[in-house]
Amino acid sequence: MKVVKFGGSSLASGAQVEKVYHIIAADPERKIVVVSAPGKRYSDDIKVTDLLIGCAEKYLKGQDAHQLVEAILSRYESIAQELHLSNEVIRKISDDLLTLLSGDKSNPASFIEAVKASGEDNNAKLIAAALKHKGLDAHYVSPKEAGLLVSNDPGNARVLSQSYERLYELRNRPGITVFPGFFGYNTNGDVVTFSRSGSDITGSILANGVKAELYENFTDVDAVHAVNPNIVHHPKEIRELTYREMRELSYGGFSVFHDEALIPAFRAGIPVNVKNTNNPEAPGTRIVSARKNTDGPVVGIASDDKFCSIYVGKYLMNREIGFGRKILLILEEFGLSFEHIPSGIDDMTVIVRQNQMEEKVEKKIMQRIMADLDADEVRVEHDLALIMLVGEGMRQKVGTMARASRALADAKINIEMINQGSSETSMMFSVKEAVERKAVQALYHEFFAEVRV
Ligand SMILES: Nc1ncnc2c1ncn2[C@@H]1O[C@H](COP(=O)(O)OP(=O)(O)O)[C@@H](O)[C@H]1O
Ligand SMILES: N[C@@H](CC(=O)OP(=O)(O)O)C(=O)O
Repeated sequence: MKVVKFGGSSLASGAQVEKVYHIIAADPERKIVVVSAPGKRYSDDIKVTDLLIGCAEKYLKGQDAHQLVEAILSRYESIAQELHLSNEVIRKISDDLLTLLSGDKSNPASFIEAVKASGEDNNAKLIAAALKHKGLDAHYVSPKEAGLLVSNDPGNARVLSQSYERLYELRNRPGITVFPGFFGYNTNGDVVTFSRSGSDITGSILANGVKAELYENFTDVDAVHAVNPNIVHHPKEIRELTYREMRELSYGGFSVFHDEALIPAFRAGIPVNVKNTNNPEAPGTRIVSARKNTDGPVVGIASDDKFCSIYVGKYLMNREIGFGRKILLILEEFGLSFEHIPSGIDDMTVIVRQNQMEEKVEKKIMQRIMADLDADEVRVEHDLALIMLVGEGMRQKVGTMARASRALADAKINIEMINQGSSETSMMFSVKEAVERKAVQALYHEFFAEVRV
């Protein structure tokens, strides 16, 4: 049995859904189908999920949202029309959405969650109807009915382990199960969503739950590339990656596969195959437990922006017991999570995501660190990008760091900070956002090929 997930780009129009049908029909093992909400049809199109969020916010403020409602419904309508489906399914989607929008708003966060998740929920109903119309024995199944229980963290849910036993029962369902991605239910029975792009996570959870032989993740590129194709044209395609490599690359900015989505598949030892809906014959990228390393030290280069660093310097910091704990405690009090903490003998730098640091918060944190730790210097550096070089091969290969820093130096790029985890599967460079692209291109050139930009 295979679990297949189709992303928003694979379900953005009737023509795309037609391709999805052919992919499912081509392999009887593709029994569980996880779907996202309709995504972008062209680069400046708006995803249904974003329309829904905008719509929910307007409703909460009591503003007129009829244009957004029409835009959302027209996305489903045009898919249904292209596929010659009956009006009944669209009427049902329309009724459900309008009932939801006019429903209880006493808890605004729960309201937004339910509206957001309706994008996938309604699409699963639509896709099930489309597959049925084309002759497949397809059925919509709700995450509630299937027992997908999650923690109560809106927009950041985690699966609860007791879900897995219930999800195993999906194996026994007849025909093809069409399951909405992106959300589950808390133990009170309310909708809670995963983080954005979280349908990948649902697919991985179901693959674990039903003990699938394979989790196929269909998207709009032939493979995971060694670098974001929006930064380097036609970069090398990666045929095989380990879970650890993919996890680091996803975290580092490879938006093609969600960084939280590997854990459930990894725990059950289920291989993941990233494939292209528009070219299903292409082999795609396989993500597995171990691979023979024939590719050199670096398998991929990821980058992400909008970070800032909090630098704290104090002479003889290394002798002071509890120094690091006190800094982290201050961040915890302000509700900040941190990403990395590179340190020297007299200084420590904490890297955080910039969206957590409003100006006022930043000022207060700096004052607190100065006062509580009697620091010599506290400095915040904004607009940083983090670049991750990833590859299990690095462990055996001497000189990778030297090659990377030489490549950046030759491109006249100043490295703000370097960090290498003890796993030696990745190394991280921080540079100013303004030179992020140039830095990634220089590194790609060094480790892979001539850059064609
Ligand atoms: N290293 C990479 N390899 C392939 N695609 C990447 C990479 N980094 C970023 N991407 C982007 O990820 C996109 C696919 O992810 P996404 O838009 O979330 O797909 P879906 O709609 O299928 O969920 C690609 O179109 C590509 O622009
Ligand atoms: N629709 C949700 C969940 C998702 O996974 O979407 P996509 O497959 O289009 O990345 C989002 O936009 O976040």
